[in-house]
Amino acid sequence: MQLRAQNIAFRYGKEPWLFKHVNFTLNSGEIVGLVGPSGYGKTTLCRILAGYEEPFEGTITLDGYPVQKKGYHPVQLVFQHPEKAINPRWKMGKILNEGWQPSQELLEVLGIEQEWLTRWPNELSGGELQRICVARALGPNTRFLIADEMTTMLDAITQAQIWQAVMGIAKKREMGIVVVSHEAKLIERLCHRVIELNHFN
Ligand SMILES: Nc1ncnc2c1ncn2[C@@H]1O[C@H](COP(=O)(O)OP(=O)(O)OP(=O)(O)O)[C@@H](O)[C@H]1O
Repeated sequence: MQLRAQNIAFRYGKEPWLFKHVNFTLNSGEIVGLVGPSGYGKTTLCRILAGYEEPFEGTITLDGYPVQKKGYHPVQLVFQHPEKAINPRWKMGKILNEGWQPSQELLEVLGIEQEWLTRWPNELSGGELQRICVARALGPNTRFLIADEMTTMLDAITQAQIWQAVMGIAKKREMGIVVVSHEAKLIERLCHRVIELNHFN
């Protein structure tokens, strides 16, 4: 499967263009870094890829077709702040099973403990919450994962555990991943190649 961004341009309201002419292709199984200075629009581009935002120009396609607006989105986004990605009034079990029901095996690979699922979000650490958000994003129909500073807030051990789990799953399922990070070493270690987001590319 191929995820393709063609001639993408975006700006917020009447603000100047954030980026224009963004073009890239991501194949199943590929791990690609997305880098660029702060404020150049990496998060915005991630949101466009995952269908949360419409580009002003250009198209996002999967195997040549626009992504269906209804149903489970095959491009899933996990971003830096798990506490902003969840409903604080839902218990963790409901949050985890929002889009699909992760297997016990997946929970174990991601180090998710059963006991967490009966708690409220504010009763979990950032790392524990992020593990749940990652599991939630890894439904069987996820073809591409967009990891926008996914482990930036976490300690080195938690970061390594989450990435090891995600990379193992990606390999097994031939999932493509976009890794957004300011950590050059992480990008170097994980990615097959790197896309640089420049103004107007
Ligand atoms: N909802 C919004 N409305 C208006 N401007 C926004 C909005 N969201 C982001 N911006 C602006 O758009 C620009 C790009 O933001 P974005 O978060 O996409 O950049 P980024 O490259 O991911 O930055 P960082 O590396 O710091 O996370 C910034 O100048 C930001 O202030």
